[in-house]
Amino acid sequence: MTAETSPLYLGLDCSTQALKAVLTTSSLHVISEYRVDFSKDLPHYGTKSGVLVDETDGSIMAPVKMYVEAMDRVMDGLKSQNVDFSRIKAVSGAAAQHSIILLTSEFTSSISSANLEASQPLAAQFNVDSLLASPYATNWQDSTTGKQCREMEEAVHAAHGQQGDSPAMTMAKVTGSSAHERFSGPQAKKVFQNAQPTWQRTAHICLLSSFLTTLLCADGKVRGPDESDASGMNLWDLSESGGRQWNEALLRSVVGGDEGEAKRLREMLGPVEQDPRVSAGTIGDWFQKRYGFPADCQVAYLTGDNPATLLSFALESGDAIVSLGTSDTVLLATERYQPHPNYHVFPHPAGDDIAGTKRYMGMLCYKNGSLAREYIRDKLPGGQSSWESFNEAVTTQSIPRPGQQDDDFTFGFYYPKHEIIPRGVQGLFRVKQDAKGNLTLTEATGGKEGDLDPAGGITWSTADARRILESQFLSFKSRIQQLLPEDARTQGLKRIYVAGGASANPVIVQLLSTILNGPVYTTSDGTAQGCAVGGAYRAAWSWHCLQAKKTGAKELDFAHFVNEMTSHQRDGVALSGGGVLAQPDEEQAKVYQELLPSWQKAEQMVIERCRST
Ligand SMILES: Nc1ncnc2c1ncn2[C@@H]1O[C@H](COP(=O)(O)OP(=O)(O)O)[C@@H](O)[C@H]1O
Ligand SMILES: O=C(CO)[C@@H](O)[C@H](O)COP(=O)(O)O
Repeated sequence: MTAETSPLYLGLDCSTQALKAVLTTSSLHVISEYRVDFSKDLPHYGTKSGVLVDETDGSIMAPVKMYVEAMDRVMDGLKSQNVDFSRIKAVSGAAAQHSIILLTSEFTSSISSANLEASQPLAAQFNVDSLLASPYATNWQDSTTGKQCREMEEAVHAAHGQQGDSPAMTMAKVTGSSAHERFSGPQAKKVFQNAQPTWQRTAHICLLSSFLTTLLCADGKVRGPDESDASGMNLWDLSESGGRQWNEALLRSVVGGDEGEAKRLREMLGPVEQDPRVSAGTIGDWFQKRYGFPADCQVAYLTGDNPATLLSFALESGDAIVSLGTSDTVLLATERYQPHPNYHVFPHPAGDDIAGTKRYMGMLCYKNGSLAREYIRDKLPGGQSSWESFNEAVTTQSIPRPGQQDDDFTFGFYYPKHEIIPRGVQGLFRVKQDAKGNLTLTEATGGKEGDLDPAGGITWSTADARRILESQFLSFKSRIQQLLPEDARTQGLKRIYVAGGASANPVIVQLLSTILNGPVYTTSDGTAQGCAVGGAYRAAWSWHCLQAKKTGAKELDFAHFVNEMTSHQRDGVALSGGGVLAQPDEEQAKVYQELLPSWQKAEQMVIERCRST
């Protein structure tokens, strides 16, 4: 096969702020990238950082049609780069987790080859009023479903609780996570309780990932979710006794105990695809005619953006991924299903290994990631709201030392948004440590987002740049241990892989390396687009599995497939051998290790302060 005719694979990533696409060759080398920023490139939807906020109750959402138009723009963008669509053999990708999209029964007939006109963009044919029961997708940053979370935890605890377990622990044992406001089950329950007309018009409930899978197939059939992403719903039972299916007690809880409505909900959710090798179908006629995709181009089920990021790195025991996107997440691969309310466990997006060993992904997720860093960047005195001035502020500030008496020896805690870890904290806080190690909470603002920066309240200092990074990364350090396999706990992290927008910042990456005390790597392609790359790998793997089935050849496990494709064709550089971006500063790493216990105490003071207000 010549380079001009060899297959290409397309990976999409529809995350909070942008739809991104990467195109890889069959040696999984990225040859094209394209990005549509929701707020900048599609300003007519009125979003800020990709979302809308309802001022009446603080709900956070995103217009569904914006995602559809972004799909048009991304495809047009690839076309403008002269991409040869006829070589694309498979497409897959990822989307921000937990979002739900409510489709009416008209969706299937309209989004089909019979009714889509190839001369028109998708968005021009996407009638929001008739196709959607709600024009908005829920967004993971929403935190208005605390009541629904408590009710669902009580319901699952009543059905499955074991002595000594809290309702949150029971929910974690059953679904892999305690109830979270952003998860799809509590969000669906809120619709059922507060918006009955919307609920009654709903015929299908999609995740953003399964909505995009459905759109790419555009054949009049709604696809159910991929299992890894379905596990971010608080509805899918992962426990050994539950047998990986929708949990009846939780379905009923969503619909107020009504058995008939629970049955309808099961149908609305559709079947979960548990085999990540399986193709959802071929790409829709509309895509074939408009862009020239081949008729046999496969659509592999899209998954969540975090699971897809995991796919872009070949992790070994003791390795972790830190994704610095809109959210900050820490991801690990594990063979243990050991759920706990402090973190999330999802099925591994590449499924069980070829010998049938179960595999999972462990995750910590922080809401105050990049947007909180931007918030501080824009507050720095004398700063120019640029990452260059933020970096300068970080590098000119010396690191705090235990026992230091300096006025500047202060920890900062920055939660412009209602945080997930620690749960529910919001506001900005400073905690000072004196030479004897005594801690005092010196400044606190918060409660509501508008209260964060009251006139005459917080005095901003250039030290805040370094403090926010220290605080975010000390939080990872303090919580990562519980996710690590036992053998890796004593040795610490072997490798840290980074992805997401902020991973392009060398100063941020250097401090991450020092605080976590491990070398930081990037993907072998050096792209920050971890999940789009993971999506392209998944597409290529799914294509390989389909060909193996057809020819009777041996099907390779995901990791073997990726290593085989990359190492054969790229001078022995295996996936896990992506470039080293930073090595820890050993002296400073020791200081941060010593500081950790005081930082943990300071964080506890902030948690208590938030609970008491
Ligand atoms: N040089 C940089 N330094 C720090 N942060 C950056 C830099 N470049 C981009 N970012 C951050 O990356 C974020 C977007 O990350 P991205 O992974 O694209 O988001 P998502 O996938 O969630 O839509 C922006 O909010 C921005 O703050
Ligand atoms: O809620 C979560 C994970 O549980 C978030 O991580 C979303 O999946 C959005 O991710 P990014 O846009 O930050 O990649």
